[in-house]
Amino acid sequence: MSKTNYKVLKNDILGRYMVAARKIKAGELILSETPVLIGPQVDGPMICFNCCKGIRKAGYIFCPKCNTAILCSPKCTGKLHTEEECNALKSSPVKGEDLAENTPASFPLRCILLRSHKPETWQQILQLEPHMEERRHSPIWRRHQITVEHFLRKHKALSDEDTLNELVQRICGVLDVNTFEVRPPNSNLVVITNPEKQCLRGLYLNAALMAHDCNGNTFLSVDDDFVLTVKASVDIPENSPIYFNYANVLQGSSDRRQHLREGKYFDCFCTRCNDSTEMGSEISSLHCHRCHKGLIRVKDPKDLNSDWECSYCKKMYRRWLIRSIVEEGRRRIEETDPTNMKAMESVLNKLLQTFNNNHHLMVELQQNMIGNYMRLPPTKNNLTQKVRLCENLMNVFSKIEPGISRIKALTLYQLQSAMIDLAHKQYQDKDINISQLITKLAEAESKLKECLAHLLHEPPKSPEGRICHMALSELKMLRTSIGNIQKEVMFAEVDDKAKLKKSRRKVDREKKVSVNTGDHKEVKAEGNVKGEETAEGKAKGRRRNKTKK
Ligand SMILES: C[S@@+](CC[C@H](N)C(=O)[O-])C[C@H]1O[C@@H](n2cnc3c(N)ncnc32)[C@H](O)[C@@H]1O
Repeated sequence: MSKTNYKVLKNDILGRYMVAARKIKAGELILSETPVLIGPQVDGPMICFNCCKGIRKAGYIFCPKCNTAILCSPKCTGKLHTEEECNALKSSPVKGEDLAENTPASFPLRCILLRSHKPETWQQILQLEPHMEERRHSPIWRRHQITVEHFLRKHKALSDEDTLNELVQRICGVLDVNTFEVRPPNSNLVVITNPEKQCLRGLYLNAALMAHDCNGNTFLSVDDDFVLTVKASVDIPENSPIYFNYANVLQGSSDRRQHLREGKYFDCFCTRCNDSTEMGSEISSLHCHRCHKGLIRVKDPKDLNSDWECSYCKKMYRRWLIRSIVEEGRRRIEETDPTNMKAMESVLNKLLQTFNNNHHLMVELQQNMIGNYMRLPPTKNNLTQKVRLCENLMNVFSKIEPGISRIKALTLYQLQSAMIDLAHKQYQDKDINISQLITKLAEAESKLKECLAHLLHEPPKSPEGRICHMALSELKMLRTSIGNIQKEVMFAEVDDKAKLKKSRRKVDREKKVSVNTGDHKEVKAEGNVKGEETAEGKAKGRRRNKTKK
């Protein structure tokens, strides 16, 4: 992969980071790379060394060659347990039965094995940031010490020098700080909409150099072969940093900052974190219970311990109070049966008295409700609600995720499908006429096209790529359907005109009859025209008779 699009610089705050080597347009490819390693999350399940799918405790085998790698089945078609790794494991003192008993050690062990069979890659891994000092004495340090370091030492997989150099902690730090969340291959929509099911992490040496910004300017996708593609989500000017959002875009600033501090060891001061409205999205704002007019926002976003303030009456709210209100809201949502739509609507209405409509808790709840509407009967009421929720979410997403965005694509996909179903139902029930139906379908078509403008950047061999494929055929069908309805309208108009003409003739004939009984001059004149027609008719009749003879 040529590096003409970006260059790597270094400074005291970011360490190494990427900048655009030239202007990069939205949608342009920045880099594409295969992973050095794929492994489970720290708390993730046991996975197959070959295909990386999760495996149940009872249903695995060991690689027949090295007797150590854990595989999902003898027929597994994955390619990640390479011959080099197999040979390295063959000579490793750690055996499969030991690893199966202590799966958290398998990912660091596989990484350490690269030292012997991929020395160049190993050197690059050692250059990645492990944040050793920030992690020392922390719970995660102690955890890796027990589950990985003690285990590998016990099984004689570490030299004294490795122990002295704290090699295990260094490797665990590199993996925790630098890996990307990836999904198991051939994942479906359920996995897309449930990030907790994205249980794998991949180490990509080039992409790991992107610095973080909560308002990232890249769009990342990983296909079923774990190939990572980084594209610009918006135009990136020459020499500007290339940013990836390490945090969840749907979290409020305090949760994102906490995640970054605890997992990536820095405090974020990006434009979104420094703006109490979070780019106008108000995704963390609450209603003021004193004045009922203003929104409660963090007073000084640069101060991580700042109190909050009403934008209208300026009442101050302590930071801990806002935190506990949000926790209480979260608890109520978690306690609500996610399959019970009435209960969800009721908790939404209740929480909307405290939280602004765009608050991240409300966004999460509304996303779950949209998911539920997919399973409920498509009544006019359900479809109207679904359209309303999707439109509201689009309004939030357009503020916090400008440019090409997966979350916008998936919401637009839901939106257009509800719009189409609703328009047809309204037409069937005669709530709208045929030209209103065409207008509504055309509106849905434009949403579907907008959705495709995002989805077309997804790799074909990925869950979103498969949705893109479906959306393309749906667009074709929708266009045909709109065209057919337009033709129907045209034919109906022609038919109407013909009927009108026919009824005019009938009226004329009747008028003629009345003329014959001795009336109006005008009618007589018209009658003359008719007379000529009759004459022509007679002539035609004569011609027909001649031919017969
Ligand atoms: C995935 S690494 C990026 C590569 C790393 N800079 C290097 O030199 O290897 C993530 C680390 O980069 C630094 N970093 C990235 N974005 C940052 C930001 N916006 N502010 C401060 N530090 C940042 C932090 O140290 C973070 O833990």
